[in-house]
Amino acid sequence: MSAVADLLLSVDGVTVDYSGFKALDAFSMTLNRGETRVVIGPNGAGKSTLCDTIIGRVRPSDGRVIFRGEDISRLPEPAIVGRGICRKFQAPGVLPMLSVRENLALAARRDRRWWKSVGIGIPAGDRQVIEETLELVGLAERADIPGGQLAHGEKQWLEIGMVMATGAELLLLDEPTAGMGPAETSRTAELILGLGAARSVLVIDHDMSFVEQLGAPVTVMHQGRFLKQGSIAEVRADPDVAAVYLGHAA
Ligand SMILES: Nc1ncnc2c1ncn2[C@@H]1O[C@H](COP(=O)(O)OP(=O)(O)OP(=O)(O)O)[C@@H](O)[C@H]1O
Repeated sequence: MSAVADLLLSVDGVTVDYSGFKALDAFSMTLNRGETRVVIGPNGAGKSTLCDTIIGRVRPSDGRVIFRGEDISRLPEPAIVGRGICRKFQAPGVLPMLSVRENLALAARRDRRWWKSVGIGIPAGDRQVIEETLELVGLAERADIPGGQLAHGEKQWLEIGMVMATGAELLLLDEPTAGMGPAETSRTAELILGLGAARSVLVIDHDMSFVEQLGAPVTVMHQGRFLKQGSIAEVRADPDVAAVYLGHAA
């Protein structure tokens, strides 16, 4: 496959302007099909704004977001989701009264009205996706308990599963290890690494041990701008990165 055919997402010179303050400042990055990428940067670097812009929640004042060759930067959020991008927020969005399986069923359906998922049963076409996802996120044994009874880490895994069950090709995971201990963090890294080549994943996280476990290329942002890109070792060794981020975190 050529480099162009491999390209899934291109963020091209994107600026997001909040009354003169540039949360993103001519920021560019690309992501290939099947690639996992971690985006790091100090507080306020623009990481969440990047996700907001890709998913269509925030409109760039300049630049473009190209997904599968199409400029999506002026599309409304539902149209972008419909094209195959799904975002997991930092706080889990699991519906507490629905079972784990029903939460996945809701995510897998194109018709997102929850009563359609729980009232008339799960369509046969979705069942296989749901059972496979339950196995992948390690919640098969917990499938019938209400989502609200899951532990914090399990809720995060369920929500990663929900993002997967949508069938989206690009998953945006905003701090998937928020509030997790080391064992849960390791499990989350395994889960993301097990997603396979059919998905591309953009992960935002502050936890450097998690970033190391992922072993994925890292893009560093600072003040809305692209700073560096490389392996975690290269990024760690970079004096500019140390100055703006790792130096403070160490
Ligand atoms: N709606 C808004 N109006 C004005 N400024 C905003 C708005 N949203 C974000 N900002 C500012 O834009 C900058 C980038 O914010 P963003 O949340 O994208 O950073 P971040 O890298 O995700 O930070 P953190 O790691 O703390 O979550 C911050 O200075 C923030 O205060």
